[in-house]
This record gives sequence, structure tokens and C-alpha cells, in this order.
Amino acid sequence: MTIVGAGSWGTTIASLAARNVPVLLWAREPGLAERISTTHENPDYLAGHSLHPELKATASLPAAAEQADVVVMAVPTHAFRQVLAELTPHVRPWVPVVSLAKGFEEGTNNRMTEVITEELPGHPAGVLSGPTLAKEVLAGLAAAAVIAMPDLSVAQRLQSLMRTSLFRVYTGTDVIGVEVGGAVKNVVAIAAGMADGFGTGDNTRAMVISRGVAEMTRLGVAMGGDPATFAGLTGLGDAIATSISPLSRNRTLGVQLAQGKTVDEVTRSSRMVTEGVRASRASRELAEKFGVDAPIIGEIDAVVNEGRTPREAFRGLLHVEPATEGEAG
Ligand SMILES: NC(=O)C1=CN([C@@H]2O[C@H](COP(=O)(O)OP(=O)(O)OC[C@H]3O[C@@H](n4cnc5c(N)ncnc54)[C@H](O)[C@@H]3O)[C@@H](O)[C@H]2O)C=CC1
Ligand SMILES: O=C(CO)COP(=O)(O)O
Repeated sequence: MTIVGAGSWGTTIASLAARNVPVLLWAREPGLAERISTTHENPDYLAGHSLHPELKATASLPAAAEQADVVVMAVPTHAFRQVLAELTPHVRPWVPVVSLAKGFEEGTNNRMTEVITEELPGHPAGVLSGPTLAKEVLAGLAAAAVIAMPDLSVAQRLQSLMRTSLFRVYTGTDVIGVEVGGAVKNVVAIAAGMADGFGTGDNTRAMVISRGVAEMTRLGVAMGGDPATFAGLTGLGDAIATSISPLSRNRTLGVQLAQGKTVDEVTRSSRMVTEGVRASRASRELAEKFGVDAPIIGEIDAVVNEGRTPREAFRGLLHVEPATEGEAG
């Protein structure tokens, strides 16, 4: 198995899967690849955690692609197409490609499996997602995710490569629902973080998460997802984990925005990606395109991309008329 992207999540999945199969991890920085292979650590993204001793890394994309019987894409959405295009000439026919990224492509608002299908037509394209904060998973705390592929038998084969006794991997075929949930929960987590940053209570947090998941569900169903998916691990489950965890970068962004920092100040202070910034714009545009009511997504996009203040956004949301639950608002 080849995992492309040696950030927090790619390294974590690589270390887990190395218990089941030989894994080659591609790191952009040669020094980091060398360090992972020799010291079994990734000090840039997961300092203090030990990786599986059999895990090998390389900084050569052709070398990583050529030996792959499965390609797992763990680079963020903004780099996804470019890295995939560089891989394409070296990947053998019919090798399945799995996305770990949670977001839409900037500009096109495509899901990552749509990007895979455009760049590598004919290859089975799927997604692994769920409430899986990398550091908790790597520390061996029990967690669960879903591998969704159009063909269930391919998902089952990949499940056996990725699961461990403490990392439970469920299978599914609702690729659209899983991808939309993973992208929109980052926007919900920014909103929940903002509420926490204002010092609101647990009822407020539950309101933001529930109403955010209602928006996610309306959008995901309009895009072709199964309604049940959004109540599961990759929808509500991930929205809860990301919205309440101090480890979440999206929640942290929301907290710090409420405390008066700017998006630039927060994102520049970390080398890690905060996907919700791009996902809020894409989700808002998709909601408009599909005629879906999505007030939380709209307000978060206005804050992170248009300079609206978190207080104005909060007041804006309180003016939304509570409608029949499930329909709007
Ligand atoms: N960290 C987590 O707990 C989880 C993250 N994810 C998702 O996985 C994806 C990756 O996230 P993380 O590993 O956390 O990100 P990260 O910020 O820890 O690492 C990003 C990786 O992508 C590489 N990269 C960034 N820009 C690049 C470019 N232009 N070209 C080539 N490589 C580039 C970096 O070198 C690094 O290896 C994101 O979409 C995230 O939402 C999903 C589940 C859990
Ligand atoms: O996707 C994640 C947990 O499931 C990670 O969330 P953050 O990107 O907000 O850290």
C-alpha cells in the first residue's frame, strides 16, 4: 500500500496499516522521509509518537506510485489534484485510490473522488472518513471510520488492510454522503468553536452541532447522498468529535476567531491545514447551487472569507426564524 502525504493523518494511517501490509509513505520533504524510515518518528507533525517499525517512507513520488496496489491520498484538498496528476503516469491500471481528505476542490467544488476519477479514469475511487483525530488514533485510543467505495467488495478488501483491533473500519458504498459529511463537519466545528470562544454553554454547542448536521444532511442528500449516512460516524459522529475536541484545528480556529484573532493569524501559526476555511466557501456555493437552506454555513463563510465579525454572525443566526425541524433554518 502507498500512502501519499506524511502529515498527521497520512502518517497515522500508514503506521496502522503497516501492521497488516507493507506500506510505503510518500513525504514531500526528503529529510522527513529519511527520519520516518530510520527513527520511526514524524517530529514535524506527530512529535513524541512512535510509528510502526516496518513503515518505510520515500520522497520519490514515482517510486511510491510504481509499487502501489492501493493508493491512499493523504494530502489536503488544495494539493490533491496537483499531486495526483504527478502520480498518474506511474500508477498501474485499476489500482484503487482512496481519499482521506475532508473538503471540496477550490474553484470547481468537486469532491475528491471526482478529482480522482478525472485524473485516473477507470480506477475505483473511494474515501475513508470518520471521527478520527490523528493523535488519539495513533495513541491507540479506540476509534471507528468508514471506507466507502462504489463496489462493496473493494471496500471489504481495503477494510482488511486498514483495520486494527482498536481502529474499527466499517464498509459502505455511499461515497457522496461520506465525502460531504467530512467536508461540512469542518464548517460546523468552526461554528461550534466560535460559540465556545464566546463562553456559551453546552446547550448552545449541541444546538450548533445539531443544526449544522441538519444543513450537512440537506446539502448531502441534494447532492445524492443517503440520509442515513449523515446520522452515522462520518456525519454526526465526526461533527461531534471535531466540534468538541481541543485537538481539532477547525474548532480551534473558531475559538480564536471569537477571541478576536484573524484567520491569517491563526492559520499562519500552525504548519497544519485547516480545511474548514475553504470548505465553508465551497459548501455555501454548493448550497446555493442545490437550493438548500444553510444559514450556519453562510455565516461561517462570511466570517472566514469576507471579514464579517463572529459577533455579527452569531446575531445573524439568532435572527433566523426557527422553522419546522428538518425543513430549514
Ligand atoms: N489530522 C487529522 O486528525 C485528520 C485529517 N484528515 C484530513 O486529511 C487531510 C490531510 O490532513 P493532515 O494530515 O491532518 O494535514 P497536515 O497539515 O498534518 O499535513 C498535510 C500533508 O500534506 C502535505 N502537503 C501540503 N501541501 C502540499 C502540496 N502543495 N504538495 C504536496 N504536499 C503537500 C504536507 O507536506 C503534509 O505532509 C485533510 O484533508 C484533513 O482534513 C482526516 C481525518 C483526520
Ligand atoms: O477530521 C478530523 C477529525 O475527524 C480532524 O479535524 P481537524 O482538521 O479540525 O483537526
